[in-house]
Amino acid sequence: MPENSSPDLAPITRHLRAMFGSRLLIAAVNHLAVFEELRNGPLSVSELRHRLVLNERPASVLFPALCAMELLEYNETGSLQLTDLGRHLVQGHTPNLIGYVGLEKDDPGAVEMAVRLRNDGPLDTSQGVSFVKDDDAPSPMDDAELSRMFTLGLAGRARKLSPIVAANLPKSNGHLLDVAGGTGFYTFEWLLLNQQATATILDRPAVLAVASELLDEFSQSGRPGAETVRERVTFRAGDMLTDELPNTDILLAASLFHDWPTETCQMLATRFATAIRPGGELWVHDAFLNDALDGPLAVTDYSAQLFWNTKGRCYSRQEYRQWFIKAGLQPTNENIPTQMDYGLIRARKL
Ligand SMILES: C[S@@+](CC[C@H](N)C(=O)[O-])C[C@H]1O[C@@H](n2cnc3c(N)ncnc32)[C@H](O)[C@@H]1O
Repeated sequence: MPENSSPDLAPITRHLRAMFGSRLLIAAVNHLAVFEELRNGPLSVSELRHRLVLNERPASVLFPALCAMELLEYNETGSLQLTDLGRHLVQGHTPNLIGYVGLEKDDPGAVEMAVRLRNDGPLDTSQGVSFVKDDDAPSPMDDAELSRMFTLGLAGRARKLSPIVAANLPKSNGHLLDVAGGTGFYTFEWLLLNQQATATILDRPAVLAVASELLDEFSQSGRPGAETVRERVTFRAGDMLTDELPNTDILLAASLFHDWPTETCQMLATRFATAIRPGGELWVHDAFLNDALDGPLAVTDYSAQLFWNTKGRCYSRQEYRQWFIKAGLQPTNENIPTQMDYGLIRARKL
């Protein structure tokens, strides 16, 4: 069966990511007492953040998740309030499930989630953060063994999603810049569909060594045109946060923004806009929160996973579109679902 017609693997990733959502729930009920703060009525997001002493990132992970779980909701003025379900997590409400949820309160994952919510990340980041290379600490993506482990860990997801993404990207004889391209599969598949086109995969050198091995395998797959892909790919070792980016017609940012905090996302959008030629396009493949920041559950669970593992979280399409507009790009309203709860959005450079 061709890979495009094989099943969406979302049930697997949803069950995986649900673990992080469960940790948020237990931390909210038994460690942060979120529901007690709301027992007397709605609070604005900033007031609730203030009372819980939460930074913007953990609040933007936790509150949408509790909305997606149908425990909180936004009222007509945009404040957060308890739902009928959520009231069953308040002391004094009979019956309530605080004690029942609390049977899991010492679970190490839940305890650590509470720590990370309060601290906006793990207490010790001296060994770096997965998938992140910046100036704060040595990056696991620059360590031969760790970067191989992380990159190969993403290979199955990329093999599955890349033919779908490639089929939705523009047909072109021009150039694709795959920033933070990881395994390279998104580029390889796109070059197969665009036999005159060229591409650059930009990532850390240790990651590109793995991508090059995967390209050897891809080139020898016997698929029509696969043998020409290597001569049309440039591997560019660099730092997307600081190095000049090559000019391009199409720039792909796949599972990239979600590793970074909001300010870095804005900075990256601006850098990407500079690299794109007039008439070119920025494409983002990622999982998006609802613009109302209240779900969907699969993505709030994923956001919790990213909060745990990286410096980022999931963002809404509206958040992305605001970065694009500030970067001088013109976003479109399209939303192209792919699989595993991901989708594509794009912005044009006029
Ligand atoms: C979550 S992975 C996504 C890989 C690929 N786009 C995909 O969807 O499978 C993030 C990638 O960003 C790369 N990365 C992190 N910081 C970087 C930096 N400062 N410059 C270039 N690449 C970076 C990592 O090495 C990693 O390959």
